[in-house]
Amino acid sequence: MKNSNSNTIQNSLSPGEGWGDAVIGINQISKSYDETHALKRISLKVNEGELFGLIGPDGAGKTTLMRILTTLLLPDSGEAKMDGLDVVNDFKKIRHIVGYMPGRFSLYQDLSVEENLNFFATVFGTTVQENYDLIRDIYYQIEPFKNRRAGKLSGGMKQKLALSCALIHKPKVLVLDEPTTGVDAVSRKEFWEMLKKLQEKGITILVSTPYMDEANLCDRVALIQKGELLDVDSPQRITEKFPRKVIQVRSDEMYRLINDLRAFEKAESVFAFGQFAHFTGINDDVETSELDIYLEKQNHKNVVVEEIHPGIEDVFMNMQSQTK
Ligand SMILES: Nc1ncnc2c1ncn2[C@@H]1O[C@H](COP(=O)(O)OP(=O)(O)OP(=O)(O)O)[C@@H](O)[C@H]1O
Repeated sequence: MKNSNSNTIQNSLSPGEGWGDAVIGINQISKSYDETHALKRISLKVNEGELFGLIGPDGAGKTTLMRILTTLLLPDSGEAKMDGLDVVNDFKKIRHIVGYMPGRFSLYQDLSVEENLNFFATVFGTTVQENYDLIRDIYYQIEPFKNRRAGKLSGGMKQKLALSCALIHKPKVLVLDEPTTGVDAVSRKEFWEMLKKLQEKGITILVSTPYMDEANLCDRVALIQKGELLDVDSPQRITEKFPRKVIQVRSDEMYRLINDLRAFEKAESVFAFGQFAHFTGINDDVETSELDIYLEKQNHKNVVVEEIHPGIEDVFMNMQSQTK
C-alpha cells in the first residue's frame, strides 16, 4: 500500500483555490510543544453542514487541532478559518459562532445542571429560553435532574449537559473532542443520533474519536496519526480504495494466534478486533487455505479463517504499520 501523508493527500490549498464553501478551512497548520511535533502542515476543508470526523489514536494531534480552531491555542505556522474568520485575528468573533465541547469534562462540578446551562448562556449574552428549541431534544433527558450538581451526574448525563452548554448560544459550528470516550455503548449510540439531528438543523460538526466504528457515522473523515493526515475521504471510499485482502482469523488462543500470524512470512499487519484477529498480507497472494494449514501446523485448535470486506480499522492499522 502506498505510504501515508503528503504523498497521498493534498497538503495545501492550491494556488488560486479559495476556501470555497468550506466552513472550516485549514491550510498548512503546524504546532509543536518543545520537541513534539503535534501537527505537521495539516490542511483540510470541512463543508457547510458536514458531519466530519477526526479519527486517530491518543496523541495523534486531534485536541491540538481543535484547540487551534476554537482559538484556545495559537498555531506556530499556517492559517485556519472558521466561517471565513481567521483563528488568530478574529478570535473574539469565532467564539460566538463556535460551540466547543472539550474532551475532559468542562462543566462546573459544584453548580447544578440548570446553573451550568444558565452560566454558559449568560457568558454568550443569551438566555436558555431564547435557544431552548435547539437543545430541547437533548436537555429534556436531563431536565428531571436539573437541581443535581454536575459532579454527581453519570457519564452519559454529563455528556448531554456538556453538549447542551456547547449549543446554548446557537453556534454555526460545533467542535466536539472525543465526546464519547468513557461513555457506555447505549449512550454512545444515542449521542450519535443527537449529532445527526443537529446536523439536520444545519450545524456543521467536527468531531474527534478514537473509536473506528464511529468513523462510519461521519460524512467524511480525516485519519490522523502523529500529527499527519493519512487520508481524507468518506468512510465508504476509504475502505473501497483499500487495496488489500483482509482475512479474519479465530482460534482458541488469541494471544498466541496474533503472535503466530505476525510471524507468518507474508504478514503485513495483524491486530485483534473483537473476537477475531484481522490479517492483511504484504500482497494479495495469501489464500485463506494457506493460513489454515500454517495455523494447523502451529497446533491451533478450532481455527476459523475467512475473507472479509475491510473496515476503517483495517485501513488505519495498515497505514500505521506502514509508518512505523
Ligand atoms: N501542553 C502540551 N505540552 C507538551 N506536549 C503536549 C501538550 N499537549 C499535547 N502534547 C503532545 O502533543 C501530541 C498531540 O497531542 P493531542 O492531545 O493533540 O493528541 P490527541 O489526538 O488529542 O490525543 P489525546 O486523546 O491523547 O488527547 C502528543 O504527543 C501529546 O503528548
